[in-house]
Amino acid sequence: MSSHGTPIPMTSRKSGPLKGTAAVPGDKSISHRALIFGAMAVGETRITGLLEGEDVLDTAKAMQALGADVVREGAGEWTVHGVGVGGFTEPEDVIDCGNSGTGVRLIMGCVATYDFCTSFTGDGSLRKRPMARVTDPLALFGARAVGRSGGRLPLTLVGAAEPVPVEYETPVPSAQVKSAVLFAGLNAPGKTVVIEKEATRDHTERMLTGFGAEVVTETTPEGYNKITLTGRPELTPQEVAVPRDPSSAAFPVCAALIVEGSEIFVPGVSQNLTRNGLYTTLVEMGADIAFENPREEGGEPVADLRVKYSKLKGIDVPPERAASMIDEYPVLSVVAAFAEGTTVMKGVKELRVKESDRIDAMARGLEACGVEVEEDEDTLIVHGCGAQGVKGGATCATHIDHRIAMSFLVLGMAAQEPVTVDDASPIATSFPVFEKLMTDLGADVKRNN
Ligand SMILES: O=C(O)C1=C[C@@H](OP(=O)(O)O)[C@@H](O)[C@H](O)C1
Ligand SMILES: C=C(OP(=O)(O)O)C(=O)O
Repeated sequence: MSSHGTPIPMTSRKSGPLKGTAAVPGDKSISHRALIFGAMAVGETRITGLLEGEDVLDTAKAMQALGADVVREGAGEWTVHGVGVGGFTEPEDVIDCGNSGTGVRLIMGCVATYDFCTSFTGDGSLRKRPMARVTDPLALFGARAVGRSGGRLPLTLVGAAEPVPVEYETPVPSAQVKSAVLFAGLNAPGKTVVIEKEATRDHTERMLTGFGAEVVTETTPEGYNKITLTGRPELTPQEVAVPRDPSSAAFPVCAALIVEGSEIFVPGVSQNLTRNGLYTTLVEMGADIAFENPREEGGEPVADLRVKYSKLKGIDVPPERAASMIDEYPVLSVVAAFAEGTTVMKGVKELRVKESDRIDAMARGLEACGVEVEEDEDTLIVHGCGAQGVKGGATCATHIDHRIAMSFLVLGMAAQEPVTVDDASPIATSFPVFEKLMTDLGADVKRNN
């Protein structure tokens, strides 16, 4: 559980060229799912490269609380002795998912079709986030949720005693919602169907297939994704090699693009089309990124990136790309501040319900650093400072949000004056080695004393 009790202020300063290799940790989305599917398989799943960030560690504890045996064997190496689909047992205590929307929403899906009761809570950020988007479809299976107003945590889910399969069209583009429905469908008889208008990350579908479930993805005549899962499969344990996280890689990549003279190597970055929108966008802005040695790792298409400092121009980011780069908009808005011209990010209202309201958090921090921004409910526009450079020289509020913290620290590495974030402790949720990795590349970033 991440307490975020004592804030850790951190400051970054204009840095010399970033050089070397940025081997970022394992993918957060895949790490959560590896533990969960391992817990639902019969026998021993072995995981390597697991992200040992707080979000994922909270999911590991939750799987243990539901009856699986989850053991850390070494750095990033874990084994899970699963209980099989239908084998979870009622947890004795409240499940605390810390800062993790993915953790809580996926696990709600896991327990929704069990004849027992599970209570959930989280940190000050997670307790503000909407859960009805998950509890509404879970009610169709027969589960009942009682939470705070607006369906917020703490929340208790009474699982369905006799679950029925469900057909559900997701009202928001969300892999968490899609996954929660599919996870619930695992312990329901018959076929559960999820329809999504916009494709979201597909790790659940890929991994479920890998664990032996029958999952079929089709395109409807309207161009939507229709995913059909056959319930009550026996999942077979797997060896899961977690690939590196493209959302974490975004931070050293973007830092190298804006810190003059930089050239870095970032191995094994996902090229999964449902995850790589940032990289497409950066190339359109003029980024010098070479995609080398394309291959498969852990069932995902990956490539090694060679990234050089680049003069960038602002662009319009197509709204239909949003789902494939949803967690990368904060750091993209930093890169946009250094570009020549305006970057328009439309179709991004989901950013308002992440760990913080990320449109608001970025807009306020960028303004404090001397960058002109515009926003509306669904849009963020950044007017790049170009050749004039970004002033910096501000303390930015991170609102218990790791991506906001890392984004402003990246900004400070190339700004004229140092940038402080009021609390860098949330970085440990997804990228616990951020400070060391960036320092090793040559960035000037450290905790304040
Ligand atoms: O399914 C997942 O692993 C995730 C889905 C996304 O959230 P939404 O489903 O809310 O878009 C993303 O922002 C999050 O970091 C991870
Ligand atoms: C939105 C994020 O995560 P989650 O929803 O799991 O808290 C994120 O990591 O940027």
